[in-house]
Amino acid sequence: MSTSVTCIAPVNIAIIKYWGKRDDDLILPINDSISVTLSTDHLRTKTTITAGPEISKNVLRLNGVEESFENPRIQRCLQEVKRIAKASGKCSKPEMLEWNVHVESENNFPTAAGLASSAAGYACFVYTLATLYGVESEELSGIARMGSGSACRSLHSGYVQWARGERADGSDSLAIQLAPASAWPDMHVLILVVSDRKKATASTHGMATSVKTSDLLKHRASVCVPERVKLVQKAIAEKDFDTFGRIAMKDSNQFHAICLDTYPPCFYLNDVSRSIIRMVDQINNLAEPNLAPVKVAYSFDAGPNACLFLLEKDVPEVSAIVRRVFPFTGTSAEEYYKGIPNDEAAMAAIPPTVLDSFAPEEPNLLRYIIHTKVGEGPKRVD
Ligand SMILES: Nc1ncnc2c1ncn2[C@@H]1O[C@H](COP(=O)(O)OP(=O)(O)OP(=O)(O)O)[C@@H](O)[C@H]1O
Ligand SMILES: C[C@@](O)(CCOP(=O)(O)OP(=O)(O)O)CC(=O)O
Repeated sequence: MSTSVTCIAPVNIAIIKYWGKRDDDLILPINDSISVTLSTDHLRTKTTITAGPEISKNVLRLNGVEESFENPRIQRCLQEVKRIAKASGKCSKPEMLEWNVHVESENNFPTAAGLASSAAGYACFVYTLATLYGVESEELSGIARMGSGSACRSLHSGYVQWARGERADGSDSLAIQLAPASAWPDMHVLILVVSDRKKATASTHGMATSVKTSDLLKHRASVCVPERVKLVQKAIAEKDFDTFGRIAMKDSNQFHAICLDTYPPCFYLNDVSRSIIRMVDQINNLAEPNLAPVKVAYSFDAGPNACLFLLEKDVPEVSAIVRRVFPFTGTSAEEYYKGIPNDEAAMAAIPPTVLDSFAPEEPNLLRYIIHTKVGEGPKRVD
């Protein structure tokens, strides 16, 4: 009789980016990173794993298409979860560990487009396997890390730090929670999807070239990141949005500067991304140029899509400005505005003098917008 388990796992977006490995095989980073786990209500990977004596070979299907199970990262995660399951002796059906598995995984957001699909994907794969085999272990974050570095952070809810670690075997390179999602409940996130196409340079390849060729990357890892990590930890503990947002933007900018400092360079931002950066800058300077606290902050992973962080009180104003700068002329508003519904009344109350100071771009530059919040870690859903 086969056994099946279905789980979901979240996306996480780094505030302090991971970019560069000190060990490519174990996936050990050259610097610490800090991320925010997003709600699975809106973005999630869902994975069903079935183990059975009748399954003749291991199969992995991603978004309905069969992928190679020979992928060393997938193999590694499977072996490691099985190893812990055997060692713990807690698997309710030990014979299951000898059976093949059928993995069916689906992302409800763009895959390989710079929205952390590998993070949610590998976190979900490892968590679902662990649930299937009855494993509960601190080591799961280290196993997810061997699937994709950023995946170790998706095993936790809220605000998460992945420690670089010192040991050569990677045993201290794990993710820990800094604060639960509930610690800062008014933190909201708007994802402006500029492109849902697969990016030209995969993160794994881009960061390997950066490690080989970028001098700026060395300075970032040794000087900038250690300082920023302390500041962001404090900003999260004190709910200091100004510092949180300012560092998020500076770190995103520095990551993309390293991409340009890489030879040959990798380009992840496009003209629309840069218009978003200008819009955010204008919003933050509306009240008192260069003096007002940050109201909204952007962060871009390895792709053109923007993740905007803002507090609940500013959502109507920022959403109205986004709507003004990036007009949408399509018919299906449900396909365009996803996630938490817009508060239309509050948006209508934004003074026209504020909106008029923003120049509209040409219509339909954004594919769609997802309004979400900080959220919980993986969970079983079947
Ligand atoms: N649900 C999933 N299950 C297993 N593997 C997945 C899943 N989703 C994505 N992946 C793997 O992750 C790869 C994409 O990773 P990549 O780092 O290139 O993009 P990304 O994670 O979307 O962007 P970024 O990490 O820069 O935010 C896919 O090609 C696939 O191999
Ligand atoms: C820009 C990033 O999103 C890069 C993520 O890289 P991956 O975790 O996808 O890379 P691999 O470890 O090679 O799988 C920054 C971040 O999430 O910290």
